[in-house]
Amino acid sequence: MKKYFNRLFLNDIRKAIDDFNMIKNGDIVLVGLSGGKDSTLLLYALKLLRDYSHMDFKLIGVHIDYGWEMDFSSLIDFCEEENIDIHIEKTDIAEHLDFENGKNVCSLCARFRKGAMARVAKMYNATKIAYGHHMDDAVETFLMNLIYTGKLGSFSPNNYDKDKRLHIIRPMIYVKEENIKKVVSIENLPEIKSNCPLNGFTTRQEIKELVKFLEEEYKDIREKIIKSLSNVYEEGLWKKGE
Ligand SMILES: Nc1ncnc2c1ncn2[C@@H]1O[C@H](COP(=O)(O)OP(=O)(O)OP(=O)(O)O)[C@@H](O)[C@H]1O
Repeated sequence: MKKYFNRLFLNDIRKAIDDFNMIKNGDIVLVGLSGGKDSTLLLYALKLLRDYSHMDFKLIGVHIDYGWEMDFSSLIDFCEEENIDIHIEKTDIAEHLDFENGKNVCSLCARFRKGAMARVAKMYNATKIAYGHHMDDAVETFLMNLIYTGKLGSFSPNNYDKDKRLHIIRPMIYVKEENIKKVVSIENLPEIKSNCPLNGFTTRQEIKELVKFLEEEYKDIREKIIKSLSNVYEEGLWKKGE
């Protein structure tokens, strides 16, 4: 395995798995694959960790096909070369989304996708679903919650869904997006362009600009926000009615 892998992403993933007890021996882990760079790198990284460590778990890449006719052949070929199982779940989600009218298209689409993932998880008796969210996603979600809804917090690194009896894990929360881009480009990992009509026109894009702006003055703002999520000053949180 190449040495720079550790520096650019594997050490961060090992630390996140360790900090939040994400994977244990015997787990059946599904990796949600969008076709984008983040989830493809996550699948590759977990395969490397499994093959080059004492960790012993089953790994399956799962893409929920919305019905937008994306060409997944390069990712399927990659999985075959790397000896990774992949499952493509065909759905008609696209038909149920109203792009002309709908303000909540993204959240509705995500809800349908989660339902489809849960069905696939049942099929494989999976114990964990892993998503490709990285450090920048966590920072942006933190700021979006604060700015748009007045809520403190980001998504959880390891969340247990009691009803579905599934852990939702995000092993790349300490990996910077710039490092993901580097590895995907150097290693020539497959990247499939999404056919979603809303691609790139989201509020997340606005927040990315805000983070860039903040970084000009406060260089380590992303690291600081990530650190703050596990460095909670309890007395500083206002609990009404106590
Ligand atoms: N169609 C899909 N099928 C399965 N999992 C998906 C799908 N789309 C997204 N995911 C999972 O949800 C995560 C977050 O989704 P999001 O749409 O923000 O990802 P993205 O930035 O478009 O793609 P990626 O994170 O893979 O580069 C992805 O990292 C991936 O793990």
